[in-house]
Amino acid sequence: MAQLPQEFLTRMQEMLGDEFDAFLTSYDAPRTAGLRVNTKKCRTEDFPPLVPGTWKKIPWIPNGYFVPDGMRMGQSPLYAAGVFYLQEPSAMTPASRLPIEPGERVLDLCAAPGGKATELNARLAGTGLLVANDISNARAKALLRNLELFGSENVLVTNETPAGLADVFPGFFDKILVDAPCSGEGMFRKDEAVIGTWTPERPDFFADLQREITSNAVKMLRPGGLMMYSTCTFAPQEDEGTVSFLLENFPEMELIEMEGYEGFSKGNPVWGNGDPEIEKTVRIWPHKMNGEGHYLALFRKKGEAIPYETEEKPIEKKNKKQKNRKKDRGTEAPGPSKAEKQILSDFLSRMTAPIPVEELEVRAGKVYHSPSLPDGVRNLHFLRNGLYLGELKKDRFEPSQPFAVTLSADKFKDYMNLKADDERTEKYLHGETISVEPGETASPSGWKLVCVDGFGLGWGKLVNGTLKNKYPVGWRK
Ligand SMILES: C[S@@+](CC[C@H](N)C(=O)[O-])C[C@H]1O[C@@H](n2cnc3c(N)ncnc32)[C@H](O)[C@@H]1O
Repeated sequence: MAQLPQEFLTRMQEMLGDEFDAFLTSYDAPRTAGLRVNTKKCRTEDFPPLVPGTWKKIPWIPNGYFVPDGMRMGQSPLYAAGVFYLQEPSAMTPASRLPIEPGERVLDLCAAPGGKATELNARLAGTGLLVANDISNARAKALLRNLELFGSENVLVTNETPAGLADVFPGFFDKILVDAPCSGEGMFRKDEAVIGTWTPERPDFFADLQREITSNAVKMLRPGGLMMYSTCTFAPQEDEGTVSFLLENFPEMELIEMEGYEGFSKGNPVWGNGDPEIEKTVRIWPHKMNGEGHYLALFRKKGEAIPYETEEKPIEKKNKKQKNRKKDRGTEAPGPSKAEKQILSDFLSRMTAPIPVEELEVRAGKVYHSPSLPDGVRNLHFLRNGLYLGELKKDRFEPSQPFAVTLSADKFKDYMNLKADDERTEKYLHGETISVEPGETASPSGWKLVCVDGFGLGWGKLVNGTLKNKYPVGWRK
């Protein structure tokens, strides 16, 4: 373990007193590895039989397991099929403690690379809307990839400032997660490089940023809505300090209790403004739990939600830069033509519950199934709106990789199902062609959904007993 900064150690000793030695000793323990099952694809209890090993549940995460020592789960074909996400256990906690109901509008404001957005989207199970945002364009691309891999459908992936989003979505969301940028003191064991970036000034810098981000988040929450604030740091000004700022400046916000666990510790009012309500917040300490460390605060906006149908429409956002953007970005996208509808419905009829072609949009030959969004949203800087299904080329349709991973052998009739340990699975993931025995597919030629243990992995095109590999280069092993 690299040397921890002296200023950090001095402050932690002041904060922890008698517990400081146990806290320090926790840095000698190996980091804890976990995985979270994608419940949109697989029931939690159905996961262990898929991968032989000694699986132990993470007791406070409904769909979490500790990864057995030595198991390289990132290499598993089920990872490539989006069946699980690798995440350390305490980082799973904020999303698990934000209640999500099907059909809700959910915002993950600082979402990249998607460790929590993938869980929020899985819990929406294809209903409602998840807006997943990150201010960094490069990180938003990684976020999009992880959401695609998870088979996310009703999702808008944006690359905006929190203020830019708040202009368009005032009072819009039922649930908001702010997993804030922070000084990352809870990452020191997992990633020693973070130690090198830490300076004594970092906590104050991030505390200011967190106040700005959460102030915009509050504007976007509906009355009666819930907002989870979380960090992976121990610095009081970023944790109880930011919570105190919110309580003082937004009287409409109140703290509420979240579902507990015996290992959770209470937030300390003394580390904030002394408000006893701060005890409702949660600290996860590495010396008390099998995780790296996190802070969580669950807020409720007072009042009752107005039904969606009667609420005012969000304001259309237009600034100078956006006014100059291509005209069609501000208008509704066109549906498919009659001929395109025919091509698409021929392909989609192979789904057991086909997406209605009337719900599809076509932009420059690319076909999308997008959630309905308020006016003005198309002027935001976004990377993806809904599910990208594929491309129309002359008289044919080429299905996309993100579409494949939303599917499974029970959702698409023309599939080729491989076992995880079939050597053809590895070959497929490396981009090689694979041989197909008679009877392994429903029909002898054409597009096949390649599955591993029943989960969609990608596409292939069957010609004379050989499956041409359509797994995209950028996704290959
Ligand atoms: C702790 S990370 C989020 C991790 C993510 N929630 C996950 O579970 O994978 C914080 C994120 O906030 C983003 N960020 C930094 N400043 C921001 C700002 N002013 N507004 C919104 N996001 C910001 C960073 O790019 C970073 O991706």
